[in-house]
Amino acid sequence: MSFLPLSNRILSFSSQTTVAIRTTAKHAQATREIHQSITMSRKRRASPDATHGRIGRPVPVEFDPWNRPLTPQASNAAEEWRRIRRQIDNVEDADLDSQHVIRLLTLAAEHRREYTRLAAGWKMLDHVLQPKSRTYEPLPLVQHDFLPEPDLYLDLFVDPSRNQAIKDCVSKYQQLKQSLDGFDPRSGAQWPIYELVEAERRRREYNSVVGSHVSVPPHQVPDEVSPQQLSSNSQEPQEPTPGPEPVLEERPPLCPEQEAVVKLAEQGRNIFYTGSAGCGKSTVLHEIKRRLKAKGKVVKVIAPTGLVALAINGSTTWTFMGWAPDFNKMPLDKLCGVTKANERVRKALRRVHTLIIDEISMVESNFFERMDSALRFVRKRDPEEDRHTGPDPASLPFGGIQLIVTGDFCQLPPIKPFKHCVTCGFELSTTKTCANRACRQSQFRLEDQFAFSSAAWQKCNFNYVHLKTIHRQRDEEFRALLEKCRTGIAFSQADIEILMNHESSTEDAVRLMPTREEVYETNERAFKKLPDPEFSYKCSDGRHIQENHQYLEYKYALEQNGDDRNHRVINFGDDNHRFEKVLKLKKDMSVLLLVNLNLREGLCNGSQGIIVDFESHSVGSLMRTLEGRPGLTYTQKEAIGTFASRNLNSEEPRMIALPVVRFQNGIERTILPECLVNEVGDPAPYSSVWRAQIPLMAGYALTIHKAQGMTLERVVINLENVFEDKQVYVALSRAKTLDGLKIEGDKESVKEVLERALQGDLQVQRFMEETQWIEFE
Ligand SMILES: Nc1ncnc2c1ncn2[C@@H]1O[C@H](COP(=O)(O)OP(=O)(O)OP(=O)(O)O)[C@@H](O)[C@H]1O
Repeated sequence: MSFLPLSNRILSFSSQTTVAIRTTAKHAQATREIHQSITMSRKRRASPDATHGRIGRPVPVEFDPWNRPLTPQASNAAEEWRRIRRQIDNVEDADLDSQHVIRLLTLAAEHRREYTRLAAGWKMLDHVLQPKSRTYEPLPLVQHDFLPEPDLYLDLFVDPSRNQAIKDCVSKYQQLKQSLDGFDPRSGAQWPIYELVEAERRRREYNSVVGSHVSVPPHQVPDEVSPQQLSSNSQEPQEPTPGPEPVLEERPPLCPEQEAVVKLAEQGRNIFYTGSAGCGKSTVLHEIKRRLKAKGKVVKVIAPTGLVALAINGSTTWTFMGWAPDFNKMPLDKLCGVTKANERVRKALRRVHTLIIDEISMVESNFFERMDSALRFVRKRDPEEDRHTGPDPASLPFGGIQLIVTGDFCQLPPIKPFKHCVTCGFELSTTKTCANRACRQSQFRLEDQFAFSSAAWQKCNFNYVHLKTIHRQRDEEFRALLEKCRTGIAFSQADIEILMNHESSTEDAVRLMPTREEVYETNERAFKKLPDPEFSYKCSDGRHIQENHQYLEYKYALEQNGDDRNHRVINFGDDNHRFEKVLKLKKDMSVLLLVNLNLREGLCNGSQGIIVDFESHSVGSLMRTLEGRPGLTYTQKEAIGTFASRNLNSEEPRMIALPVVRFQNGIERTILPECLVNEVGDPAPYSSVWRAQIPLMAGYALTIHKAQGMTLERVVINLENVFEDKQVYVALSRAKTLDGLKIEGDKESVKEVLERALQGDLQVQRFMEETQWIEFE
């Protein structure tokens, strides 16, 4: 790879890299343009008359995507670029004029036989080549469906006077990098400016957390550069009216018993904490993570399913261990060996201080056991790497990692447990017997499916905490019924009567259903009945994969969404993401809020409401509003900007229609787009993947699985098709009050389902009874 000066920036270019152009453009036109150029050059190559591999052959360009001549600075930059290209590639006739760098890059890529890897990522850094644009309104990152993510950005900073903020920022960043770890221009040159700033912010956070020896003088650290700064000569009149209120994800203050759990975690104890649905397990989890990270601990949060993992900004148990589903078939010793042999996984596992496992009820005991064995094996003391004394981690449960486990064994159990023998990996028969004669492990009993039945669990020496205060429900009668359902105490006839026949006000309630098909049909049917026009919002997905996380390239690939060539999304696995890929909204539609907007006002994840209107907001005012949103990173702002530009309802002026929702508590809010970022990969600094979308979903129906973790004001439950008895408790416990709950369906069959659900797990009951819970004052 070579590094070449261009204009005021350092650029990198190589036949090994994919190429992106990041500059301003009428992006859609320009994208078509480059696509066309590439297609044509491919055709030429395929033709017998073609001059194979010849460089600089002019590619017909029918229109100028920018519709205006380049500024003198741009021409200079282009000229320089051409000179460089000539130097490198001996280009004869790269006829570079105002027909642009696009063509040159296309040709360059062609010459290098790179065009199949050529990525065109169009990003607007405001104002460059667009004198008329006065506000920061990033254009969508449009990428060709046949191309991977770019790993090289070409920036044309054509007007230094107008780009002073950017230049300052870059130079500060470069100074800082130099002072940190020796200057490597690649890292600076390849990242878009926002990523630089964001990376720096993270680095600062990270350094302060891990107590790095590197101290960064504050004046060298680029402060976040506001989009307005980037368009310092913005002349768009400031709108007198403020934009809609910013969204801020909130968490409630902890109650004393919750605080006590966090304190135990801070003391480094292994903890299992549980409690009924709604006692704040997830709330505590987030707080533990936050506080331990602040102490410089490497904290990993994992969950058995992708859905939960995304919700807690963690990874799945599988990903954490570096295991694929097929690994189930491996004998234990081989599994340990394979885990250790994976350099990336090995390093990541050896680095962890604290592991938090959520939804432990869904982790099969065999899996828990195999995790323990593999972690002990991988973390075994290596005299070359470990200088500290003390017991060998291999002799400690989970290799000496502080283990914090949470969930509720009365909620959903492992999915299809005991498919394989824990020791030899042989597939178990329907009677859960291991057919491998050489294996001493013979029989598995369904009642041993939960993690607490494993030998590893017994060795963990947990501090057991049972949270008692339920925050979701306040009504005592309802709490008592739920507790019966949770612990398997039989409902009396009177209880069933209360559940089935109580007074309820569930108009506009969401329906919880066991299967996705039912949910889809219900939502579609209700949506189609609404007479008003439809507003459709395409999500904006993005990712930043660190250089050393190349294994994530494939996993989080941006792929074409359905037939829509211009919409690229990340597959978060089986539609697991909280936010829709394409959200369709209409006036009078019933919706659910998917973020904590304002807890004091009761607007939280799961709040229900009706869309009463759509308001047109200028993208400029939206972006200015985001400026005031605390904690929002540049990546998020940029993604939201991209989202807004992708979903304009008028081009000139650039406006987006935002839904106004009246929530069931009477509060009305304009709902702004939100961007959820997930940190992925190891080691730090982490890669990230994100999705920006309006944080709403159709509120007519949702699956019980998806409702897990939600608090619902009004809910109608259809229990007729439950395929897992514990879905009953999960579904019932989403409601806040009896008044907001209605159970639908044929009375006799529902009664049967309720009774069956109550049979509960004797093992769980025994475990809960026999455990010595810590009592707090
Ligand atoms: N200390 C608290 N004060 C007020 N509200 C709280 C407190 N702790 C949690 N909550 C609220 O109670 C609701 C349930 O909390 P949370 O989701 O953390 O419970 P959970 O035990 O994880 O529930 P589930 O088992 O159903 O997933 C949330 O709306 C949360 O904001």
